[in-house]
Amino acid sequence: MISRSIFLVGPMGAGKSTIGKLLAAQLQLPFADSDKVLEERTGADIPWIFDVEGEAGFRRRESEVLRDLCHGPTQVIATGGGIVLMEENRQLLRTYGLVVYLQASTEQLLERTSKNANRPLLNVADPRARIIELVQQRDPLYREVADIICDTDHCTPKQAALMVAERLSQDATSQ
Ligand SMILES: Nc1ncnc2c1ncn2[C@@H]1O[C@H](COP(=O)(O)OP(=O)(O)O)[C@@H](O)[C@H]1O
Ligand SMILES: O=C(O)C1=C[C@@H](OP(=O)(O)O)[C@@H](O)[C@H](O)C1
Ligand SMILES: [Mg+2]
Repeated sequence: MISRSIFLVGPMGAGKSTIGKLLAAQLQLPFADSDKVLEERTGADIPWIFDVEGEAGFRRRESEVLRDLCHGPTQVIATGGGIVLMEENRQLLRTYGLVVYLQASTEQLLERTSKNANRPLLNVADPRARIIELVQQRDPLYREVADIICDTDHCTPKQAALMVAERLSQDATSQ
């Protein structure tokens, strides 16, 4: 029995949104994606929010969404890759959730994020360099909040969801 919400954190393209949905179905829990909740609330997509309000505006909205999700029902929650940047968010994650850090190699992150252009932070001349830079900055922050770390490089989303479920069932703190 899972008694706390499960938060998936990790870089863009790690598979948080895709694996989160599969994991929720497997655990028979509701699923929420903080980016989707934010877009629904705002009535605008993420690139538009970045354009109009800048990254700072997006982060304010993201924090509000996280606060509300933390006080909601037990569920599987896919977060955006930058959720760990704010100390306040890291505290919320540690307090309210069981946190799974999904990792992948630079090559995989690059390939998986190249399929669409809806990530403003990767809309740069050299997305590979940007991915490396972001992972370097954020890896210590993901580790700071993570209860479980899973590498998704060599598995399909379904296999990754199964692996996460297996790791959760072994983790005493998730019970
Ligand atoms: N383990 C995986 N193996 C192969 N492709 C994956 C895997 N996880 C995710 N993907 C694909 O990568 C893309 C980005 O995944 P997504 O779930 O949006 O990542 P995130 O939410 O972490 O940014 C999607 O097209 C998804 O189908
Ligand atoms: O890493 C980031 O700062 C971001 C990640 C995105 O979510 P995904 O990690 O689901 O792509 C989205 O929240 C926004 O574009 C910013
Ligand atoms: Mg996502």
